[in-house]
Amino acid sequence: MRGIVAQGKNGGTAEVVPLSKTLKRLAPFVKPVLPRLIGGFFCALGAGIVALAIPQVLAKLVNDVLAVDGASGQVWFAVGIITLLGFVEALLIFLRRQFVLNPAAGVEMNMRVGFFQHLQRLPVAFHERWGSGQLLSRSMSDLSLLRRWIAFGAMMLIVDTVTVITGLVLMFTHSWTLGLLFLLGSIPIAIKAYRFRNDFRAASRLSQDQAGDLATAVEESVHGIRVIKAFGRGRDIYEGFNEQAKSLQETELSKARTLASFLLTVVAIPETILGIGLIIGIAQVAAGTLSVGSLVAFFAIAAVIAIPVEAMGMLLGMTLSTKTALERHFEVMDSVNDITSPEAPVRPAQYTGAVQLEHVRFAYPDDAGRARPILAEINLEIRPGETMALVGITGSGKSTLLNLVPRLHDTTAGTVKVHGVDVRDWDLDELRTEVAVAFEDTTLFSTTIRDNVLMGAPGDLTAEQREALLAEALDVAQAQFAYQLADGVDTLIGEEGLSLSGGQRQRIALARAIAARPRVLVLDDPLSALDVRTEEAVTARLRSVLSGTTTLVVAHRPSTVMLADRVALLRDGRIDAVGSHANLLSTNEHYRYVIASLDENEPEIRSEVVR
Ligand SMILES: Nc1ncnc2c1ncn2[C@@H]1O[C@H](COP(=O)(O)OP(=O)(O)OP(=O)(O)O)[C@@H](O)[C@H]1O
Repeated sequence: MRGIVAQGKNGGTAEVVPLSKTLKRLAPFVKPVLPRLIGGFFCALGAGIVALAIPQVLAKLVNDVLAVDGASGQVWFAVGIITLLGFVEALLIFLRRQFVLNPAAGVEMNMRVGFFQHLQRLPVAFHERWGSGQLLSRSMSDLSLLRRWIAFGAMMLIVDTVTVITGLVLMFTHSWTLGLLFLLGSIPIAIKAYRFRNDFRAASRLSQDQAGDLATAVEESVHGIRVIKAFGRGRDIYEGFNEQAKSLQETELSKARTLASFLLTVVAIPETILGIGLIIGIAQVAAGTLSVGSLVAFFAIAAVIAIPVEAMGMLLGMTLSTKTALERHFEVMDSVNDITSPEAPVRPAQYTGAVQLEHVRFAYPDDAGRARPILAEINLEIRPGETMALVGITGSGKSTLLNLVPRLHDTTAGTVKVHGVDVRDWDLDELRTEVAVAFEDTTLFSTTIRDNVLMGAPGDLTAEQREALLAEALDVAQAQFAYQLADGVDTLIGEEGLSLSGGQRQRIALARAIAARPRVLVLDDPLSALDVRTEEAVTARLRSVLSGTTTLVVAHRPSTVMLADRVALLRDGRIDAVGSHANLLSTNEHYRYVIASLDENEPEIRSEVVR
């Protein structure tokens, strides 16, 4: 789903933002390194000016030295000056690099870290909408493009423009007719540049978005490699990817064609004018209205400014791509985090462990077409220290309800309270320390088992206490297998824990929730991948550990229901009934139906249930 949504973003933003406005947003990042960038700019400008000075010396050499008597001393003097100027130009280019490299890399790093921090802060709802590849490409390739532009593109664009204008002025000082000819030649180039800007901007946005979608496709296919292989969907996935890659290739080719057509103009027009200028210049020299030195200088200047003129297409293209990259960056940075701590967080008078849901209504943002919200009117109280199982048919909204407790989503209406305080009044970090979660779809990180388990452990523990907590959590979750791994609990588990079995991953995730020592534990069917025997062992240990913890557990198996003191039945967006398992079995037909359909693979438990 995420990939598909991301593809919808391919069209880019409808609004065309002026370059100046986009660049203005870069100012706070660039400001601290501005002095060095200015230093780099002056070095680049100096190099351009020195390059233009060489033709002036050449003119002097031809007119005053060679044309008179060719005194060898003066010739060597002029050659020495030209060599020196060449050396100074090279030195200035070297200094420019020294000045700008660090600041540009610093801006890139700061923006990347800020981007990452912002992603961490954004609510779950944001991440459900955005393709991971889109975020990956925005944080990696877009920002490295920005670095190259700051270090080279932006600077050279200004320097080259100044060089070209200065070159044109110098051309006028040597011959105003030839200068005028060049100026006239720049008119079609300017028109072409205007068209190029529009075409390239659109293509650039499209290609960067398509690259993001492609990254999402790679990420999804790598992530889902087991499913793809198991279902033999490799060919379909390959074909889909091939299509996407082809679309990107076409966009890149169209971008390259737009650039090539612009380059053709910026190279062909000056070259043609140079040819015409040569004929006019020779005629003027023959007529005695132009000196040979000026003609030589004119063409030497033309040769010098030909390089920046040719580079202009590439630099403009780079600038437009960077503008797109910045727009893409700020699209994410502008996404508002609507789940934040209040300015004056409320602390509960007593950490009772009570959890209440009062008149809770919830609908996902893209749920407009639904006849009724997923959660229409939820009223539920989980008493301090109680274990409550949440039961309902598939898709009835159990996981959705669970997510409201640690405020992964906010209710559309109504209130969720933890220890008697509305979750929206809590300091978010504190709330999430109070409420630990284990999901059915476990996410582990590519680090050691120890770090995964102790991720949410209280921060003020001594090393021994941490070890004891780790051992206890692994014991309760029946995850002692960790000690048998190559490096025990220090074994690095592969990306997303893929080197472990599903059941092993679930047990580590459960151990992580237990090690957080929460007062409220929210478990989304945390035992689904365990065999019945292991589940029994975990259940028995959980009973003792959970005795002081308020627990809300989604149950997909009758055996998980057995854990609970009371069971809440979710039906049609409401809590249909609350009671003990036995009570609901005897009084509620829908409950019997749900329990009977929960797990076809548990004949013993089911027979017990049906009895
Ligand atoms: N991020 C989301 N955006 C939009 N709709 C969603 C989202 N997540 C879930 N839904 C929809 O909300 C409904 C309830 O989903 P939920 O996962 O809460 O059900 P559940 O009772 O936990 O299901 P199951 O027992 O299969 O795990 C489903 O119709 C689902 O399609």
